Amino acid sequence: MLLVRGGTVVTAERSWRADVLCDDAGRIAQVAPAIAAPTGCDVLDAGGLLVMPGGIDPHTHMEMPFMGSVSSDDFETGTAAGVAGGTTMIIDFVIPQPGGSLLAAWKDWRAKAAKAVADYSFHVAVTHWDDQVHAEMGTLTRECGVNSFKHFMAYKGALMVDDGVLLRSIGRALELGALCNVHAENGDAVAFLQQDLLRRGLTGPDSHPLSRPPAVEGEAAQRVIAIAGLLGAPVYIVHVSTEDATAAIAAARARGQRVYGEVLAQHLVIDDSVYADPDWLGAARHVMSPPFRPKHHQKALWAGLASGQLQTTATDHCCFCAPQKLQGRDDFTRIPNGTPGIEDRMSVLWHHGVRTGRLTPQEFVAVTSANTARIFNIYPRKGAIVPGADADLVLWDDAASRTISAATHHQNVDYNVFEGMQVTGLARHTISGGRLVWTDGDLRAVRGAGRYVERPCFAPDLTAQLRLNRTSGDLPAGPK
Ligand SMILES: NC(=O)NCCC(=O)O
Ligand SMILES: [Zn+2]
Ligand SMILES: [Zn+2]
Repeated sequence: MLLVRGGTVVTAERSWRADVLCDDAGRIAQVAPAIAAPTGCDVLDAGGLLVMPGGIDPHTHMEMPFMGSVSSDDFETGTAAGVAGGTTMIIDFVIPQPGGSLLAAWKDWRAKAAKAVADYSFHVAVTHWDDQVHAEMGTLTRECGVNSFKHFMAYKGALMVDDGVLLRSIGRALELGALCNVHAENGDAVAFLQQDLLRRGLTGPDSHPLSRPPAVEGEAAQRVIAIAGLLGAPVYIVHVSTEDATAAIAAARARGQRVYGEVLAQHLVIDDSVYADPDWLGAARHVMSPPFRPKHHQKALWAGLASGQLQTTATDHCCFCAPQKLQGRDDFTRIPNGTPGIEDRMSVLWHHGVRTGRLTPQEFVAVTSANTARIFNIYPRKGAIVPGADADLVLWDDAASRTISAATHHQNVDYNVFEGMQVTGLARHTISGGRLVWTDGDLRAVRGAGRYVERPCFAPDLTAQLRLNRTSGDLPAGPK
């Protein structure tokens, strides 16, 4: 048993002075002003600290085969880096082989993730359509604890799906009570612009953002919102990076459509000037999709978070070291896309969000854990501090500062996109499943201690949407 004593509990709803007792099963047993320590119970002094739900990163790619490489953080090192930064759960992505079985891929990912030090769950990508996909979506939702499917509108010739697949998959997910996630970029436009840039001899990483201008994201966001709207389905758009996509989401929500938007910590604070770095590797290390944007987009993203139009923050943690990035030395389209971030999301959000007054501490909890838990239907097991919830907690020191650096981080990658950034607000202690896994700079992560988190279908929002579809009666029947 572990008693967290003397802290200020902060949830998405409120803050109050309370002790938190964690039981031996890894759950919260009691939350109350002055809990007497049971015999044999360890006591952790949280005086002066904020006690918040551990962060949930709903978008990571650990050891993912991608663009001829495999991302360098595996489930052990990546989740360990997460707990060092106060994140106690990830939702990673199962990517099936081209044309292959979703179920077989899910089993592969379960095996890879068995070494995780903190809890994990999976979205499963749909990258093609046939009867087997239709059937396996059913199996995954009914038997495997999967309630979300991922679609890439970009990466033509690899992961990209067309509108026909989107229609079928979003319709199928709706009838199963699952939510679809979408990477919204027009992949045909990207491929066209890439070829044009290469033909003109523009082969460097500074061409990457030119091949994916904001309109490419805005168009795809509007298109998938329209497709989901046709079906009466909710949709979750990952890594929203532009004011164009933010506006599309806000407009849809104003029309009464259930559309959710996720923002990456990286896009909130890093702009496209990184591609002007004369050092090839310096620029290539920032090649990710969507790319970093002109600064004014950041204002729209922060406003989206503060207003609730965008609900979650993530990192799309997808690490590639220098030799991997160098694969695209002569052709920017071959640079593996992705940046690290899991260890620093919470500090970056606190420093640039809460300390600046853009977000309240309650809103910080909402966008770093509670909203994700609600949208993906694991609330209040996760994202809350109530009896019965998993004892995943971060004890936050809002006065302490650190300088982010690859020299000190725990991520298995040779750079950090936030290098040199001074942040105030850090994880002093992290508790995962009732165990202290990070304390005062000491990482006590245990390989394999993380558990697979099953997520049931028919989240409250989805159920409400299905009821609305039935009662409004103005939607076409979903595709079979
Ligand atoms: N984001 C990125 O550049 N890499 C990971 C794959 C994806 O999410 O698009
Ligand atoms: Zn993506
Ligand atoms: Zn991603």
